[in-house]
Order: sequence, then structure tokens, then C-alpha cells
Amino acid sequence: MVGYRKRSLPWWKYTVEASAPILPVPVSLLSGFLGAGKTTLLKRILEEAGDKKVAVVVNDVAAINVDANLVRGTRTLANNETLVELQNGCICCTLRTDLVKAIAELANERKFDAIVVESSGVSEPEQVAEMFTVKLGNADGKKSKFGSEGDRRGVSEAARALRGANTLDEVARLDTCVTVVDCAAFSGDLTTPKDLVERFGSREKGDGDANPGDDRSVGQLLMHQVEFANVILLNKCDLVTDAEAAAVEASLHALNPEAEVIRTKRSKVPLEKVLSTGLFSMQKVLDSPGWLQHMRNNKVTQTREYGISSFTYQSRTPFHPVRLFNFLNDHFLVCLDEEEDDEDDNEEEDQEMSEGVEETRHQEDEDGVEEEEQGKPPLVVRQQIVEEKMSRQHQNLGHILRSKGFVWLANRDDVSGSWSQAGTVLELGCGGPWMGLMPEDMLPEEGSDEREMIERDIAGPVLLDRRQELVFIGRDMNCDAIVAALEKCEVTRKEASDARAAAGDDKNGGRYLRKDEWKLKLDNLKMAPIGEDPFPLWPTLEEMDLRGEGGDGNDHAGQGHGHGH
Ligand SMILES: Nc1nc2c(ncn2[C@@H]2O[C@H](COP(=O)(O)OP(=O)(O)OP(=O)(O)O)[C@@H](O)[C@H]2O)c(=O)[nH]1
Repeated sequence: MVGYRKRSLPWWKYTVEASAPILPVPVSLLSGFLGAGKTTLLKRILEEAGDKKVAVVVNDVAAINVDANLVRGTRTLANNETLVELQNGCICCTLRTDLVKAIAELANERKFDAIVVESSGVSEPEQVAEMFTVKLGNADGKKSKFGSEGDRRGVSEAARALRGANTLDEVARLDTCVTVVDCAAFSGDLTTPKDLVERFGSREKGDGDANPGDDRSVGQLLMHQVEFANVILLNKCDLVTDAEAAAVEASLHALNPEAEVIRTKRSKVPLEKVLSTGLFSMQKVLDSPGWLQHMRNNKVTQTREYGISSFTYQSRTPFHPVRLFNFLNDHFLVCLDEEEDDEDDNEEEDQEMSEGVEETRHQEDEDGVEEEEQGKPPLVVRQQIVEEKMSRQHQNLGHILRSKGFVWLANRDDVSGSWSQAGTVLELGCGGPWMGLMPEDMLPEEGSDEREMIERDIAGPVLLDRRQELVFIGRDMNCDAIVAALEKCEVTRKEASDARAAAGDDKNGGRYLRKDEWKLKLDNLKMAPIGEDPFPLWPTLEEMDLRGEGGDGNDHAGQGHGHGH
């Protein structure tokens, strides 16, 4: 028989070990639009936390932290909970290092069972999540290259707060991303013609959260918050009928099938659904958007309840740029970016990317804002334009909530187009080189899932992976009409032959070309009489400098298969 000897520890060991929470402390990140119910949820968490010690970090972009005052105004902070206010900036851009510092300091107090961060309405949870794994410094006091020059002090302060840890997640781990959605405002926010300042108020004027230089659309921001969530609270259900709530719930399930969607009134939810759930993992949440799952699983169509459906449009014929633009412009507000991201502009920013942090668009300087605003029609006019486009869309195609993927434009054979639509706004810009043109050693490892997906897309040595692949998620969508409309945008054999003939390649009117080859080298494609090529120039393969800092294989493997926000 094995002997057993009872050992006792000195009393101080018991107290320390029994009460000090083990690092890393779980962090819940609350996102959601202005007025969705985040502060209401936060107050509820504090009121119902019982024995749990919860620290809160509240971010208000304005100089006066209204939310902090609201929380402080309740009796909820009576139990030694701590409230940290981060104001005059946004935790996903200008206050990133302040956030790391605040969380690290709270975690190192070793008295909290959980930390809850309430972000401002305009912040993107993905940008906050990235901060947990950014290397800020190490025990030797070395600092990583991170942040803009002006933020070096912030970086060293944050690094110091980590007390020797390299990354925040060594002391505090992101545990749950909760997005609160206002059920009554969801559809309106997706289709609003308002810009962020009109929707959220202006930080500059001190009446809201948005930065006047911020060109993100309201619908795209909402979509990012919904897609990057483990738990979605569908709040304010008291303001809609059951059927309306069910329809929004079905939409959210389609947009993010991995998230748990919980209908709430006044953000009333069992705390175990939002605290210490253990649900967050970066890979899982990046993989969770409905469009990506649809694309990955190679699903063609899927029908759900409440008229929600999704399908993928696939084709190996390029679009005629003018016809495509005209079709899009009839049904959406079209934004044509020259490049999907502009973070590759200089070496320093490349370095930041490699550290896992990129400059976000809403901290851009505000140069040119006035000019842009001067050119913008007044809201009533934009409202009218949107109503016309939406009514045409609903009548011809149904309600398209979200579509995403990439496109092949005739006369741009080397570079894919990246298509991202949320509600009213559709963005189409350069999506990087086709995978088939990437040097072999820059592709993901052979045998990996990413590599298999790329190989699956290669349609032969000429066409390679050039194709249209677009996932549509919507309500009462007329899939046949969408497919027919997109097919009409494709370049015809006659147009291609004429284009080749115009380039002096007219021996047989193009007929000597193999079936797949007539789709390529259409630089002389005729745009008139229907118009000029409306798409701005995209960088060429040479300009992209595939082997440069910005062109690593993994990054581009993300094209179409990664998160692609
Ligand atoms: N009718 C109704 N009102 C709600 C509900 N939840 C919150 N509210 C109210 O909506 C308003 C905004 O709620 P908040 O919790 O402050 O929203 P928030 O997301 O924190 O908003 P910001 O802090 O401004 O970004 C408050 O007046 C709440 O009382 C709900 O479920 N139904």
C-alpha cells in the first residue's frame, strides 16, 4: 500500500494561492455600434459578478468619458472593482499601447478574475485582438519596432507594464469577443448612406466617436464587428416583433456561423456566456465569416430559414470592366480603391506589419478631408441615390447582405480584384497577384491546407487560378438573376477576338487560339461605346515586388482564402 503523508503549507501560501487569480487573466472584449447596448451589458456584468472580481477598461473617443461616468454612477464599482478610462482616442488605433499598458497593469495586480474592455463604437475588434500577440519588449529591455515614431514612449511604457513578458497574452489572454448588435437598427445600418461621422458624430467637434478622415463605410464596419465575434448579443429585441428578431438572427447566423447569437433585452445575458468562456482563438475567429466558410467548403448554394440563403458564383471568363461597373453601379454605392491596403508603402510600415500590427485607416491624417467633403452631395441627395439603388437591387436581385471574393477583369491578367460588399457599399480594389503567378518557394508549404486550396483553384497551365469566385449571402435573393447579370458582364468571344485583332493578332480572328487562351491578353479590349475603363490602374506584378518585404507568400495566400478584411 502506498503511504500517504499529509503536508501542510504555511498559512500565507494558502491565502496567496487560493485567492490570486492565475495569469493570464481572461479578457472579454465588447464591441458594437454606438447605442447598441455595450455599457448596459458592462453595468450588468458588474452588478451580477457576485464574488468574481472584474476590472473594466472603458474607451470613449471623446474627451469626456461618458460611458465611464455611467458605469461609475452605478453602485457596481463598490466591490473593489477597478475602472480604467481610456479617452481621447480609439483603442484599436491611437490608444493601442495605452490599452496594452492598462490591461497589463490590471493583470499584474493579480486580483481580478476577469477584465472587460468596452471599445468605442468605431473600433474594429480584430485590431484590438492583434495587440495581445504583438511583441513589445523582453526581459532585456529590448523593444520591438512597433507603432509610429510618436508612439515610442507609449511602446516603452506598455513594455514596462508587461514586466518582462514579451507579449500581452502572457499576462492577459483574449477570452471572448462579444459584439452587441442593435436589432432594430441592423438593417438600417447596413444600408445607410451616412458616413461614419454622420452616424457616430465627430470626434473633432467633440460630439461623437468618428474621425473626419475615416473613410470606412458604416456597413463594412458593422460587418467586421459581426464577423469577428465569438458571441453576438442581438439586443433591443423589445423594439421589434418576434419575426423581425428571428430574421435578423438568421442573417447573423449566415454572416458568422461560428458565433453564438443570443437574443437579449437590455443586454440581459447569463454571465457565463460572455465571461471566461475560453471561446477565443485568433485562427477560429478569422475563419468564422460565413462567406469564407462557404468558399472553403466549396458550397454552391445553401438555403436557411427566413429566406436567408448563400451561394457562390464561379466562372473562368473575365469580366468586361465597363459592363461590370455599370451593373455594380446600378445596384450599389461603388468604391474603387487603387489598392486593397496601403501599408506596404514604406519599409517602416512593412516592419510594423511583420510585428502583427498595421496602421488602421481611421487614424489617417485628415489632409484632403475638406476637399472630399466638398465633393460629397448632401445627405438627402445621397439618401435618394441609395433608395433608388436599393429598390433596384431588391427588385432585380433580392436583398444582398454580404458578398465577398475576387474577380478577374479582362485586360488585367496578372492581378486579381478584391470584391467586398456589405449592405449598400461595394468596394472593389486590387487583390494581389494570382497564386499561379507566385514563385513556387513563396507558396504555402506543400501538403498544407492552404496549398491544397490553391492547387484546387488551378485550372491548367494557361488560365492558372484566374477566375471569378464570389460568395453572396442575402435574404430572398434571386440567385438566377444575379448569376445571369454577372454572366452578361463577362467578355464575349467576339469581343476577345476583336481585341486580339486590334493588337495585330488577327490571323484567324482569334480562332486559332485554344479555348482558354482567348480570354487572356485583352489589353486592346474595346470599351467604347459603353464607356472608358472605370477601374483605376492597379500595380503590375513588377511593381508589386513579390520578393520584397510586402510580398511574402503567406500574406498572399490569404487572398481569397484568408480573412481578407
Ligand atoms: N429599448 C431598449 N433600450 C435599450 C436596450 N439596451 C440598452 N438600451 C438603451 O439604449 C441606450 C444606449 O445603450 P448603451 O448601453 O449606452 O449603448 P452603448 O453601446 O454603450 O453606446 P455607446 O456607449 O454610446 O457606444 C441607453 O439609453 C440604454 O438604456 C434594450 O434592449 N432595449
